[in-house]
Amino acid sequence: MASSALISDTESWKDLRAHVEEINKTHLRDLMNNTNRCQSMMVEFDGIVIDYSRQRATLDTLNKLFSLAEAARVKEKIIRMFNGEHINSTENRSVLHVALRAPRDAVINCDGKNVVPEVWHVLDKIRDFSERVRSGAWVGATGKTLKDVVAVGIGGSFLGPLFVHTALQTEAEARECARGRQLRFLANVDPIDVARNITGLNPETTLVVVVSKTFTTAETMLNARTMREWISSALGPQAVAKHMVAVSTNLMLVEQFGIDPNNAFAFWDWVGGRYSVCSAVGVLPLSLQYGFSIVEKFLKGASSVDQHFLSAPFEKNIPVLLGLLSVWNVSFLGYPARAILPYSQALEKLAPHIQQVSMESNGKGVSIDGVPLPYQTGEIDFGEPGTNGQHSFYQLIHQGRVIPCDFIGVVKSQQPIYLKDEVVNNHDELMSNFFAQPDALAYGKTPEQLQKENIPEHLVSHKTFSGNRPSLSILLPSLNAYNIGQLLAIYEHRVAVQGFVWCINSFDQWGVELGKSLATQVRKQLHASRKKGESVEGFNFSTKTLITRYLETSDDVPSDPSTLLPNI
Ligand SMILES: O=P(O)(O)OC[C@H]1O[C@](O)(CO)[C@@H](O)[C@@H]1O
Repeated sequence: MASSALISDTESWKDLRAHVEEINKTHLRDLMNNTNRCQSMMVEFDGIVIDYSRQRATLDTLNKLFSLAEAARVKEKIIRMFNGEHINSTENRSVLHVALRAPRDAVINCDGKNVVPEVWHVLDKIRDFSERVRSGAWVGATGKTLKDVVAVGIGGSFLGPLFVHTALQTEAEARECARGRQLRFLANVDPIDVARNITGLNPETTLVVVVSKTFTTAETMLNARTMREWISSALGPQAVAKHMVAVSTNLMLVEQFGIDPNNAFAFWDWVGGRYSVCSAVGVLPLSLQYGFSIVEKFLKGASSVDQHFLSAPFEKNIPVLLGLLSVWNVSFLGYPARAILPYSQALEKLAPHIQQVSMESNGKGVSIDGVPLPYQTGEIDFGEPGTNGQHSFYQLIHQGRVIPCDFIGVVKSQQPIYLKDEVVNNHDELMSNFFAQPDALAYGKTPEQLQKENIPEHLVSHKTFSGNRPSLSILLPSLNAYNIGQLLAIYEHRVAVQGFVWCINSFDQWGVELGKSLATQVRKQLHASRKKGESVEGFNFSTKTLITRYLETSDDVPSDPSTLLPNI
């Protein structure tokens, strides 16, 4: 395919379009009867089992998707990514989050230089710093050990670390290593988030980690200034040096903010914000909480999937298979959404993290060459842990709209409970639902089955389940740091594969800029109105009316604002 041609003009794309008609003739319950097909649709790697037999696809569909991948030059794009080429062309950057978890002796070049030594230089610095904080060798301004950490950051500087932290919290080894310590995340500029995060914390024993790739994000910088005020009003301005550190690519701004550059942990512009959890963005706060050796296992799990993604043939390549099937669901079967349904409470922050990874990456309107696309890209991701979701939105998934689902189950629970009088243990109860839901969606229940059960005629249509609803099942052996790293990398690379097929740039995010710049205009207006009494000008009728109402009815700014920090 020539670089300017659209993927939707290729024979492979047209072939898949035509193939939909054939698939529409078959119900999933019939496809599930073909054992050979189902056997071929199970793939295993490094302890993880993926079963995609409940996708509305045949082996023929898969072959056609492989042809599409060839037409979109997916293999070549994967290699270009690992080779450090500037595949993020609109920002002229490499996309090398895989280098963040590469072994110490690996060689990954970016602009003619092996970046792995500098990655490990920062990792070693994190190991050293986190050990000093955890052991009490590094103490706060009043000589006390820093046992609590508040990580200030938003978007990619928040969601990935929050996901991993939430997943590790109840894992036995990690939990032991975190004993007596707390890790909190301050993301929202909403003062309520500040209040909630500092409640119960003592500035004397708190370390604030400001995490921002750019060190310019308005919300993060205001929260960082608020936390600086919290520290210095309690302990004096000199305490900032002991109580605040930073993670950023912009060390000059870190220094201007007043954080000693020696206490800054670098990363690089070849790490996208939403792909940064394996950089100091995640590794520093997580190492402070759990110790570096736990986090190193997480990096190893991600690295294992990176190697698989780079080298496994497409027929066995988990991120490639999942990415292609997502394209099939979105672009050909016309399902715009995807539900991420982990049957593990520890994975409750997986969906919010993948929302950003997927939707900020693939929600684009033009091709990588800037050509408006005649097809939709990206998908609407949402999710909740099972079984909670079953009692919330599953009604719609079973009898309303068709939403392809990712079911994620774990063989060994982090916290098994066995009650002596129960028939099954708690984890078996959870997993019974994990195994049942995909079949309920695939098979459904016919009016004939209901009639055999003597369901009253007037209820038959209400109790009918059409079935034929696609899902895939991901079974992890357990949920330790290593497996969490594997899961993260599977989703990251799957998103990349989708973007490679759709021929978009999955690594920029221009769509977040317009709202930010309009907020700057409003911010200036609020300032001018409050300080100089200027009337609201330069907005449309609606916005002007709402801002005026806000200014007229909100509380006055107090004369000594800093005394109003939430009181702990
Ligand atoms: O780490 P930073 O530079 O503060 O950016 C935070 C987030 O803001 C965005 O740029 C846009 O929301 C994300 O891509 C990024 O993860």
